[in-house]
Amino acid sequence: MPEAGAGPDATAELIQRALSGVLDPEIRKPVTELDMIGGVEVSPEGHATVKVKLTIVGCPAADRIERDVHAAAASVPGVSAVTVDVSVMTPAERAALTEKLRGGRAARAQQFGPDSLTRVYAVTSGKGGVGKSTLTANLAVALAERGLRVGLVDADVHGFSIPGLLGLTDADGAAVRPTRVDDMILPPVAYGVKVISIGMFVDSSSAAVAWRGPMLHRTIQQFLGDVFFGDLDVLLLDLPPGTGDVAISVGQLLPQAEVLVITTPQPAAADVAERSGVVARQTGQRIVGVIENMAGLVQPDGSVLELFGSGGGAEVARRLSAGQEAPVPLLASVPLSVPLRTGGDTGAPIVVTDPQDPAAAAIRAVAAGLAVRPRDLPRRKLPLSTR
Ligand SMILES: Nc1ncnc2c1ncn2[C@@H]1O[C@H](COP(=O)(O)OP(=O)(O)OP(=O)(O)O)[C@@H](O)[C@H]1O
Repeated sequence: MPEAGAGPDATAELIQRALSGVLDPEIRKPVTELDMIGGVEVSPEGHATVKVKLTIVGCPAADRIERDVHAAAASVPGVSAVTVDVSVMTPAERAALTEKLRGGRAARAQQFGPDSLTRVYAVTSGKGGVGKSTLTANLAVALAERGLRVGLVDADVHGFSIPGLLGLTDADGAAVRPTRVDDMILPPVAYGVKVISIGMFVDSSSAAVAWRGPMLHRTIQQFLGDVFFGDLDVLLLDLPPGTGDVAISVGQLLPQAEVLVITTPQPAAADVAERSGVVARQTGQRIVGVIENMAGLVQPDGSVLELFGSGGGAEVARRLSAGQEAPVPLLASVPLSVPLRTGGDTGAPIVVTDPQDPAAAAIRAVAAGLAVRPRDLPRRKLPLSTR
């Protein structure tokens, strides 16, 4: 029964207020702000009926939204029973929602233009297999753990491993499919990170993507235009290794992106790693630092096994610093780590599951440094007039 003094209208208002704490798990905004609540009615006996309008038929988040709405309404004092009446938005309602989410931005327009306040980091490496994707995934999660709003674009066309690293796969190992609301793509969320990957658009996890440059360029463009990231503090891009078409497209589409170069301690890898940094610079991007991965592993007897030698990270940083005003720093040396590898295999990033592991600690330290970097304003045009 409603509390003494709280009539059905007052109870309905309290329910509305409680519903503002229910987030759409994909869009990450309150359902009340997304116009997903079609109405709340409360009978004199305290039976609440909440009308919920989902964005699309078969919305994968439907069960969760229904459950959360039910729980929020039931938590209001005076509510004796709850019915959640689920329907789907009309095309006009959906169009109004996508327009609202774009916040005035034209359909398909780039979200991370030069005036965007999002810091963009493109993660690159000279050669494959140096742990670029593993580090990128863990770095993204570590940044999200610090309370930042983080997006991650897996643009590694030949080795799209980010969905697997973050557990965004089905029982067969295939990447989950993002929800589409008209021409807007909602990125799946893992560990607080909004993720989009080329792997989410191919038929199987083993599919080979043999696309030429223009197709890759359009795909990156679509990721930056059609995927609803909302306001982000940080966007990370996992680039394919080397200096190919994707790196050039990202350089053109996101000239304000800063670049993180991943290399191993192997001195012989320094040349190729340096080249990937130099290409980024040619497209106007700044190199924020080098991360050395697969550094020495401490053995039970205290000795260090340097499987891949040592010094490669410092060498790449030294070479990339040559002729620059500000030296390029070596941001971290991430040791070889069995938990880092197994966490990647099982889709459970060690920055969450095993934060004390030395590799996790090194990655978290990089995240701590990146999280507090002031935004670079010089590249952005300030609306100043001298007249
Ligand atoms: N520090 C580390 N210790 C142990 N294993 C690691 C470490 N870093 C990465 N690995 C493992 O090395 C392999 C390659 O890593 P990953 O796929 O992240 O590399 P990559 O540079 O992104 O490769 P590519 O770009 O060619 O797809 C994976 O099996 C990963 O688990």
